[in-house]
Amino acid sequence: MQNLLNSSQIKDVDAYTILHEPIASIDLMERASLAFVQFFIAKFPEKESAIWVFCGQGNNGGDGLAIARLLSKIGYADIKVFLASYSQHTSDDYIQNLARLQKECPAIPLLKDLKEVHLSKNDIVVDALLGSGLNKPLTGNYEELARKINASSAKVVAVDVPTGFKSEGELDGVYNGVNADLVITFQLPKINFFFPESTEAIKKFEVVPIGLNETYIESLPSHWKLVTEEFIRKIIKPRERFSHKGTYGHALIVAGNTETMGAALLSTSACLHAGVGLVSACIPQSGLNALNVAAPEAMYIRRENFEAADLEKYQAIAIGPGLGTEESQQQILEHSLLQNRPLVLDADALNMLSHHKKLQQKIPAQSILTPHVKEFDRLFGDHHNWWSRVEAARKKAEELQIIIVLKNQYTFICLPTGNICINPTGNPAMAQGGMGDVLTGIITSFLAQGYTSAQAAMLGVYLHGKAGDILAEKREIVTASALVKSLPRLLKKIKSATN
Ligand SMILES: NC(=O)C1=CN([C@@H]2O[C@H](COP(=O)(O)OP(=O)(O)OC[C@H]3O[C@@H](n4cnc5c(N)ncnc54)[C@H](OP(=O)(O)O)[C@@H]3O)[C@@H](O)[C@H]2O)[C@@H](O)CC1
Ligand SMILES: Nc1ncnc2c1ncn2[C@@H]1O[C@H](COP(=O)(O)OP(=O)(O)O)[C@@H](O)[C@H]1O
Repeated sequence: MQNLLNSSQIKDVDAYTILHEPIASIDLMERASLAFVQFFIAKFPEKESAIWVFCGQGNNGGDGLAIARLLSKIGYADIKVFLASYSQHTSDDYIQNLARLQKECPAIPLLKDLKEVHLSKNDIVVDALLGSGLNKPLTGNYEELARKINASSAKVVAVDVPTGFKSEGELDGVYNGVNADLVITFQLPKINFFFPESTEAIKKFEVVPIGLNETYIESLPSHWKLVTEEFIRKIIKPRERFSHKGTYGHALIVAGNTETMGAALLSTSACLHAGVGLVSACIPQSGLNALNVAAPEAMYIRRENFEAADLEKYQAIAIGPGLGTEESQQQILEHSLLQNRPLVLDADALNMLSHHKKLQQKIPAQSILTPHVKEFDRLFGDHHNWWSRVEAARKKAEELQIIIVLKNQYTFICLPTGNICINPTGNPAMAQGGMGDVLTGIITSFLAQGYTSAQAAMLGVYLHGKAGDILAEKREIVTASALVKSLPRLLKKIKSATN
């Protein structure tokens, strides 16, 4: 897991690194600019392209000036620098880099008048106007510049953060900053890169390390964490010699209805493919034939017999996918809530909890709730932006001592400790019905296998997205069924990398 920091903490890490490495601030800027350039040249190897570097007067602008110089030295032949000199303040490193650029690359034109800027289709804009130092909304000249850049069809590559984009905090109202095709960001992704409201500002981002002090980064207080593959690798347990199906737990999936039996089949199948020892599907009898065809490994409990079942023998119970919200399903939910053991609650289980809010207090501690945005707002109230929604999820997870898996392109896993773990895997090829049912099956599988609730949620969400990413390399659409089938191979790949 990696700590994610806000802008002022990043400044602090900057200062710490400068003091303790030690490294001069100008050399750290050089290192950052070099890291940017290395990624840039791999992406845009064409040295004849016209490159317009837009520089503000702070350190983001300083980076821009260093980048212009470094690109020029590598052989990029058509570089123009636009100096946005709109403020009284200039950073020391900006001044030094400006002098260096003028001395070492006198041929690069330094433009100050917007009338001299003519952006065309094949040009590349390097946006180094404002970075993480943004401290007020974009207005005046900066806003005009952003408008001009956005109106062009040039490719826009932002340095660290697109100009005008807030790195953390609520993203409300109309965005008037630069729309970047690519953001090459330093050391850590900024928290707001993971929020859906960043779509307009950021098409894609890439993180490049610049050697900031990792130990110090990890020591700073932050409830924002990024789930990493290294972390997943560490917690995933190998299948031991002499182990047997009993070693990997027995899961119960209570799901499916006449018109939504597929949800139960997908969850059950996903649970098996993620490695559970045994799985039983509690479905209506009308689904039995389909169950036997789709997942012959699974056992069956007739839905009407749920309350008579001995729930003690299951290491994990999931309730909800395609279940329905009638009186009988509500009884199932209420009966399960009385068990006082963690449950995985999805889809209709969540819908029932939104209709009967008093039941929310009865959710057993360490239960895992997996709402998508609409389910979340139905449960806990409307939210006008994702920042406030995630904050609400964080508070609810703490208050009820549960895990809330708030699903999206980047899923937020809110833990009872108050931490928010952001999952970086997943992609739009996965946006299709049934995908959430699969996630529920995977998480339930890991819970049955003896992982803690937090681990099961993180493993499930990470692997679900990772499987989708691998499949999306070769196909435009990833179906839920295809994702399920790919899970055993993914587990093998990740486990093999451990040993
Ligand atoms: N550790 C790292 O990651 C490293 C980071 N580095 C780089 O440093 C960048 C951060 O630099 P930075 O702190 O100098 O701020 P930056 O974004 O250039 O802004 C400058 C000034 O602009 C102003 N201003 C703000 N908002 C405004 C607005 N809306 N409209 C008009 N003006 C506005 C405000 O000044 P004020 O108005 O308060 O006087 C602000 O101070 C970071 O993104 C990265 O590129 C690397 O060099 C090294 C390692
Ligand atoms: N654009 C996307 N990028 C990444 N993951 C996505 C995207 N769209 C959907 N998903 C994933 O697919 C799942 C959808 O869940 P849900 O809406 O409950 O599906 P369903 O109820 O149809 O099974 C979630 O895990 C979500 O993270």
